[in-house]
Amino acid sequence: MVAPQLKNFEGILSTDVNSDIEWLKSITNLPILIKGVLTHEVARKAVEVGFSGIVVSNHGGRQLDYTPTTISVLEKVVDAVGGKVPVLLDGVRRGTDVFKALALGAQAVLVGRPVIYGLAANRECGVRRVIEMLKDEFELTMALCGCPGVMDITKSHVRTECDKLHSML
Ligand SMILES: Cc1cc2nc3c(=O)[nH]c(=O)nc-3n(C[C@H](O)[C@H](O)[C@H](O)COP(=O)(O)O)c2cc1C
Repeated sequence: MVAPQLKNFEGILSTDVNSDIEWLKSITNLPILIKGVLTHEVARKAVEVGFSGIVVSNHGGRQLDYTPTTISVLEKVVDAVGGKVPVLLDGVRRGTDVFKALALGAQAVLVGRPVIYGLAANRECGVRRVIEMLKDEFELTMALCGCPGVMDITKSHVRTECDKLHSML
């Protein structure tokens, strides 16, 4: 797939990503991560220009309907990054989602709305409960998949669309 060209941003966004990231690095010692990555082309470019990490995200699908789900593009992004920088994934709802993300090569996941829902439902206790639920579900998934530690979670524990297609050939 070819990365889309943003015609409507021509002349507004800087065309020199390298100088933008250099400027950002000059004003902070913090690692600079890029969020909203959904294609392997963008991921590869992000590594090339010096981002310290990649967040695979469609911003919760709140901007544009029919953007791909984060989990569906994760494997390709991870392959493109080739372990050069950490890849994080957002949009998780369950412990099984966390397991799948790690199996497909994410280093960590980010949790947005679930903790907000917990906060709205029962303030601090609600947030704690949401995090506990995710942790419990994740640990149960690990146990049922025979993984004593996080490092034992591998791609062989999940079946992707690509695997399904290969098995039909
Ligand atoms: C109320 C709200 C405000 C958000 N504001 C931003 C924002 O300013 N910048 C951004 O990159 N993402 C923003 N997001 C997207 C989240 O960072 C996250 O990518 C998205 O919600 C998916 O994660 P979730 O499904 O766990 O919520 C916002 C999400 C919500 C719900």
